[in-house]
Amino acid sequence: MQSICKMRPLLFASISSAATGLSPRRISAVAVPTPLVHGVQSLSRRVPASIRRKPSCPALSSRVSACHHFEGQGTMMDVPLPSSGEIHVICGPMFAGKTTALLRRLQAESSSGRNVAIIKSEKDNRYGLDSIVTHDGLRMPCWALPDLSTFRAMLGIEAYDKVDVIGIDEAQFFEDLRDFCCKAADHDGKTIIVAGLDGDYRRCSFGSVLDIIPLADSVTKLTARCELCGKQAFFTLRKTAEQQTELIGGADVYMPVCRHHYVSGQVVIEAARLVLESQKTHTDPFIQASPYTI
Ligand SMILES: Nc1ncnc2c1ncn2[C@@H]1O[C@H](COP(=O)(O)OP(=O)(O)O)[C@@H](O)[C@H]1O
Ligand SMILES: Cc1cn([C@H]2C[C@H](O)[C@@H](COP(=O)(O)O)O2)c(=O)[nH]c1=O
Ligand SMILES: [Zn+2]
Repeated sequence: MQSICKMRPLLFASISSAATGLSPRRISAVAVPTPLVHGVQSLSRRVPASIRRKPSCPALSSRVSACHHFEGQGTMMDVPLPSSGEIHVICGPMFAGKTTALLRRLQAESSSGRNVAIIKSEKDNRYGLDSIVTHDGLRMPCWALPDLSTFRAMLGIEAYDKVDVIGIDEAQFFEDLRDFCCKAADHDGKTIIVAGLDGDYRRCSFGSVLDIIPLADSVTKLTARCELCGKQAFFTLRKTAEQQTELIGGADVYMPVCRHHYVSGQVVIEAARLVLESQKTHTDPFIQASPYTI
């Protein structure tokens, strides 16, 4: 069997040995056409037969139709199916173990027979685009996408219907995170596990991660170790002078710190930035010659 890291990742599936000769506990990235034999449980089986009717959206299989027609007392109305979806959020500073926790949870879901798909932002190209990778080098194949809304179309409706669990890493980079999670959990019955930064290097809300907290079944904030004193680190300090919010990087650019070293570190970095700016002003010939220099 090809290593899972070499195959184009489409879906993780725990495949019964009868179907493939693989041990059921092995996780393998399978191409979508491969029949997925586990965990594909139709939502319609959860709707009592007495009230199950033709789906209101014939184009969608009964598994995903968000509503069914109920006939009775001469009235027809769309009543949403009880959603079996879930949303779980894993957040915290860099190096806190968010991706590690996500991988562990997804492996457990797959080992329990559920079909798993993994997405990350294509902006995070630190370790390549075909896998999610922890700072320790653990990896699993994934889809690298510009946004979440294209996932269902890219995977294909039939394959999307068979997915039970969707893992999302680097969630802070997806602007459409809230809409996607809402639809996937509330209407499509998916379990969504989201890993991302709650705050940026300024400790401001990063992307839409905090916007899905009110939608979540569970929220886990992890901590790292402060690089300067070893205490719990809740924040990420940027060691360089760049000021844009999005700056891809690892330990070369960022370090996890406790509150004390965040505050003191910010002072040092701001002072260094001001020194750099004043040096630039005094050495930049254009600025010196400019009649507008105050
Ligand atoms: N200062 C640090 N504190 C905690 N873990 C660190 C630190 N520096 C490096 N690491 C390593 O980073 C790993 C976590 O990596 P990862 O799961 O990718 O974190 P995250 O996704 O939160 O950035 C830890 O298991 C640890 O081995
Ligand atoms: C704090 C902060 C981080 N980023 C970037 C840096 C990394 O590429 C990712 C976070 O990776 P991890 O999996 O959490 O280690 O986000 C950024 O662009 N802006 C920031 O302020
Ligand atoms: Zn500290």
